Amino acid sequence: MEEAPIISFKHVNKIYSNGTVGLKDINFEIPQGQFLVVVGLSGAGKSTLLRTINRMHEITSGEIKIDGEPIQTYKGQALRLLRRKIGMIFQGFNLVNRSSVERNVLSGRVSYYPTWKTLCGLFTQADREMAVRSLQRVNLADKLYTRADELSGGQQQRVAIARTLMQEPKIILADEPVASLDPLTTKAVMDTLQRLNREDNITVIVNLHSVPLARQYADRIIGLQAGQLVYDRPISEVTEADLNDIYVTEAVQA
Ligand SMILES: Nc1ncnc2c1ncn2[C@@H]1O[C@H](COP(=O)(O)OP(=O)(O)OP(=O)(O)O)[C@@H](O)[C@H]1O
Repeated sequence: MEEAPIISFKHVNKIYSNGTVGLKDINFEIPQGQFLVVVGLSGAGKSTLLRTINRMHEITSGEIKIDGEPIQTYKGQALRLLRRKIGMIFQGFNLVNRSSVERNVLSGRVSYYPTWKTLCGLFTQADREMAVRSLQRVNLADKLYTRADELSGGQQQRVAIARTLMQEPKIILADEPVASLDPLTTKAVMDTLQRLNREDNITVIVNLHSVPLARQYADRIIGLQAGQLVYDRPISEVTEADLNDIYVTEAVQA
């Protein structure tokens, strides 16, 4: 069952310093526990949208609320707490390649520690056990001591997800998480995100280029076109033709 919105956008605009419009008057709400997929062609504003949610990008005007609170004025500790609650998964995994899987996963816990302790690698036994449990959740417990760059792309992305779990996030943002993966590993990564969404009620927002994947995993699909929200439907109402429209119209305009 859907609950109160965990994220809301009201009249959100983002104009980059060079004048490029990233987002244009975006309005929508996301209930806690939803699996939302954002589709749209390259340059439509998907990454921009995701990055405004954890303040990696600042908006130009409008209001974004997380858990009912406007986030734009957050500084210092409040911003750190916001970012702790929001995990982020990137297309390129962003692991430290020469470090072990364990160290990479433990680094997801840094926002719970003073910097000097993390620099010295002073993680507690409880956090080491948590790292093992996180790796179990992504079916990689046997890779604890393996170097990150010895894993396949799909395994590296699952390590990145395990690292995110160390934050105990309420929200996971995934920006093209499977763009560089083959179909089999794509399934493993998407299934993992779906399991965490269903079992832990984590709100998941994923940018995808693939329409079939969007249809397979989403509870709801929103479509962006030139920074505008042009489509917003629950999966039960999404048709192939709608999605083709989002892509074809834009391709013709481009
Ligand atoms: N740092 C930046 N400075 C200026 N313009 C930017 C910047 N980042 C993105 N843009 C522009 O903002 C628009 C939206 O880009 P964004 O990366 O959000 O799109 P996207 O839908 O995620 O595309 P892709 O699928 O290629 O990642 C594009 O026109 C892009 O060129």
